[in-house]
Amino acid sequence: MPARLAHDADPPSHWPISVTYLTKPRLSPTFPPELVPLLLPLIASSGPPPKFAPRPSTHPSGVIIKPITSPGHPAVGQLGLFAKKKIPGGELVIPYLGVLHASVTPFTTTDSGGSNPDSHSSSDYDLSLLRLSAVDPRNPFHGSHISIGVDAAMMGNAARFVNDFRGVAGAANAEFRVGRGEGGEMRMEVWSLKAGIGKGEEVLVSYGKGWWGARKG
Ligand SMILES: C[S@@+](CC[C@H](N)C(=O)[O-])C[C@H]1O[C@@H](n2cnc3c(N)ncnc32)[C@H](O)[C@@H]1O
Repeated sequence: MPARLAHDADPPSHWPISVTYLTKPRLSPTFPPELVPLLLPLIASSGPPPKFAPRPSTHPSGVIIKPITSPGHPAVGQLGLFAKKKIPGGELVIPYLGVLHASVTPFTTTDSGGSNPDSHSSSDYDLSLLRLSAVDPRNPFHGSHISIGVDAAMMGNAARFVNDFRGVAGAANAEFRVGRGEGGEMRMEVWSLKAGIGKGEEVLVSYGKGWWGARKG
């Protein structure tokens, strides 16, 4: 019998059996402790050191995970995220939860700064959260590039089912934005765009041309 996954809570319907359901972001076991303060709000130097203590966010009532059955949809047979009721423009639709991971890449004079040996770089569920150059004063690893991402491939919430608009609709109705959870931690979020999202419509973002360019055969 397969081992039960350590879900944070009961997953919403259509949740895949092999993915752990999260209500809070998790730090990868290899996340360097020196980088944790970068995820937290700045505090007065006299105050206690900030802690990574995200608060749970439950599945929003306004969205539902659904199998894509329309034969014309480029992700037919997969899952998508849909609005259960009209979502006005400029609203937080859902936080994007996953595993927070970091890569620290030594900068050399022959390095353009673009290399990323991170094992998450091939994940289709990985979003970049923060990048710091080797000379950024906030960078505790001077001489190395820092890249922090959130990967929902193995663990996440319903935001991992947001598809790209290409081939589905004329434009995106939502976007990824950097925000903060109630515990103050930096996180990625899905926000509705100005026109809002109609009842029953699929929540669609743009993954960006770079995302698709990196996946062309
Ligand atoms: C973050 S996942 C989105 C959720 C995915 N549909 C699922 O069921 O897990 C990204 C993957 O969804 C699919 N996808 C999303 N938008 C697409 C689009 N516009 N055209 C084709 N495939 C798409 C691709 O397989 C892509 O690798």
